[in-house]
Amino acid sequence: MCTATSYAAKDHYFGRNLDLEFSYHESVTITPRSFPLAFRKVSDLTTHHALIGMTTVADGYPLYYDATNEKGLSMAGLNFPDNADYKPETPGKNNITPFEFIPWILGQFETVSQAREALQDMVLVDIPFSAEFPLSPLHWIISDREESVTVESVKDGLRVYDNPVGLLTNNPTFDIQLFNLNNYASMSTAQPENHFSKKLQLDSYSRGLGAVGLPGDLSSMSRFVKAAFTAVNSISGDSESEAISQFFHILGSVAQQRGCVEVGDKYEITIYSSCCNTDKAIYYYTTYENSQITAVDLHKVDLDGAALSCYPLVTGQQILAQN
Ligand SMILES: C[C@H](CCC(=O)NCCS(=O)(=O)O)[C@H]1CC[C@H]2[C@@H]3[C@H](O)C[C@@H]4C[C@H](O)CC[C@]4(C)[C@H]3C[C@H](O)[C@]12C
Repeated sequence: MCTATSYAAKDHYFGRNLDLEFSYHESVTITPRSFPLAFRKVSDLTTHHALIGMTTVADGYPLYYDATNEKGLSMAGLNFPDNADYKPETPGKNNITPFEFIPWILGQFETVSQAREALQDMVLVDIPFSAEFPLSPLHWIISDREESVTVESVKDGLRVYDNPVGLLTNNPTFDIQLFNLNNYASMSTAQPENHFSKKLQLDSYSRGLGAVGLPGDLSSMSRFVKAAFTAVNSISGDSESEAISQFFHILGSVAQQRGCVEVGDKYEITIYSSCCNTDKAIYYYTTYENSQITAVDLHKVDLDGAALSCYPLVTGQQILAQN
């Protein structure tokens, strides 16, 4: 399970939880403007916007999980098992493989509206990266400060949904996730009034009673509701410290603790949580065992260069001894 979200404070932030039972040895990777981005069925991008995000690098190619470009456009891929349906090559269309989708969009576009237009002529094709890295069943969120969309390639074609919550989890399809929020219209951050019955005296014996009934389990529909409630009601100050702290708390509301979600003989955990300041292109992350926030700044490398810069995740706990 995974959760991705977009959050606007003074700056705009975008990030995700990567929930899985194993790691692909991720690194934060910067792709500079002149790194040749090769595509299987469309023209290569020899120069493009610079990107920063989480990857596995295979055969020198950055396989992005989530990323932001130097213009602030961001994107993340999340599991979408049994629903993702990639197509055979279609003549006359831009045929993009799922592993190329993030660099193809972020390499060229600055806004969700430009990306939305490009999606009209694009097909997600069923070409795997390699035998070692087969096709992943994914759907995607694309965000800028103003708006987000969800992209799903399903049996009957490519669906692009406006995403007014700026949030994505996993199954079912996005239209159902959004519809399901209707069931939670009565959730509130305020203390409840007694609508149960005029004949009974009911007391507000605890804070937080306005959201009794908000799901707390780790299923993807429940995480969508819980994270939506937390994100849309979030308040933070203008400073970077306040905003990124709030962002990690939103993701923390749906994080996975080892032992709670069984997958065969393993357990799914939140391998990393990321938060990119999309205005400054600083990618912050924590890992399951490293609660200290680590930062990688896009603008600290030569963006006109041609070589990837990879930063393997700092995974061990960093403890500040106070005495
Ligand atoms: C599994 C990851 C998503 C996590 C998630 O949503 N888990 C929920 C599981 S479930 O619904 O509850 O079953 C996805 C996100 C990005 C994916 C990776 C990226 O797409 C980059 C490459 C793409 C290659 O085709 C496959 C390996 C891979 C390295 C992918 C492996 C895997 O599918 C990743 C890591």
